[in-house]
Amino acid sequence: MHDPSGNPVLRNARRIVVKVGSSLVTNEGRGLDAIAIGQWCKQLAALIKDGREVIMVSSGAIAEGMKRLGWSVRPKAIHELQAAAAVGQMGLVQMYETKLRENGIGSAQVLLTHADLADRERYLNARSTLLTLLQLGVVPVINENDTVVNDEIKFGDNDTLGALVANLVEADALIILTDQKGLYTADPRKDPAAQFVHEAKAGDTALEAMAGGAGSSIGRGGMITKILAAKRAAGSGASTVIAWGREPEALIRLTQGEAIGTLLVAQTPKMQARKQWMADHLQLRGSVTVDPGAASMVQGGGKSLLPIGMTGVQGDFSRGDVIAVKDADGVEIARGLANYSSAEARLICRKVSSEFEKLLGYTGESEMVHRTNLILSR
Ligand SMILES: Nc1ncnc2c1ncn2[C@@H]1O[C@H](COP(=O)(O)OP(=O)(O)O)[C@@H](O)[C@H]1O
Ligand SMILES: N[C@@H](CCC(=O)OP(=O)(O)O)C(=O)O
Repeated sequence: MHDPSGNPVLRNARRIVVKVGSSLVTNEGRGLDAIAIGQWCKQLAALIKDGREVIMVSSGAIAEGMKRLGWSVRPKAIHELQAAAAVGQMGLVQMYETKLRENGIGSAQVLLTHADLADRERYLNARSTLLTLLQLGVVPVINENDTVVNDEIKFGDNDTLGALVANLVEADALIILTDQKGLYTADPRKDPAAQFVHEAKAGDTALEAMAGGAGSSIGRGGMITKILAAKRAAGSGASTVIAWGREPEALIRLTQGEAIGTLLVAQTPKMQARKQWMADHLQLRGSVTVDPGAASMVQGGGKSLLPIGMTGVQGDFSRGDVIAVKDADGVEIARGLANYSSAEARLICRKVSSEFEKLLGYTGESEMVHRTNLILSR
């Protein structure tokens, strides 16, 4: 299956999530690795200049915080880990900000929890913010919001966070940079006979048997969380590459199609995956009826649904809920995530966006359902 001439998956990827682990970011816990972070930021800037959109998911807050607090042993108490993360996060984002700015690129700190992405409204808010940052050419630098999470809701590892972010923004690819060249048939730290895996199907359960836990005291998840992250990312159509973070120009070479690292290919195309995801995860909460002009824009034109085209609102729904879009005959033509609650939708029905502030008291999105959150029913 391995094609040494390169991989088109990464070459064609427009929206990419890059995840780097604690051991790489902090030089195995010795402190923030300014040179390595500088190298990744330089490459991120080059990818943006090449017309791609990139998000950085970076671990390292706890490891850096421990160093700053003078702790040589990782504490067991969750509140101490949270305190260390809060201290270390300062240095982490400062470093990304500096290095990206040196390359002419802006950055933004985004701290997320699992609960944020499970909540419909927060999910939509996080998605809108990230997509806006990408449009602005700014690199979101994401970490887990360690201050507010406890053991149960903690991601525990940022591989999962990277995959959830890839799902959230419907990335084309997730690149996980780590301290190994990729996946081996067994943990290479323990088994010198382990063979390198060049390419496999994301979600293939045979991979889970090959992957072990973290090999160092700094990293948390090990290879198993990376394999599971690839499976999760594939759920929204993103393929994953696991590669060595110190491989020179790894991000550039990958996006030029060079076959480095382990490629875990998503089996379902993005659009189909999104449709499936909506069907599996979300319950229909209500609907809006639209006039023939809006119906044809949505159906034929691939356009967003604007409130001006709505003729009625049915049911009781909140921002972030899934609603059906129905034509004048009451036939469902699409489903999507509502930007406004049913009460707000009733106020802005048939209105142009310049009137929203007067009617709602604030200016939100100009669309009722953005085209990227809209799936045609037929
Ligand atoms: N099958 C495998 N192939 C490669 N590495 C593996 C495998 N199983 C376990 N590992 C271990 O996973 C480690 C990487 O995970 P981790 O330490 O959590 O890194 P990170 O901080 O980058 O997330 C490697 O150093 C390696 O020891
Ligand atoms: N939020 C934590 C990351 C958790 C973690 O250890 O992740 P990873 O090193 O990617 O396995 C931190 O910044 O320290």
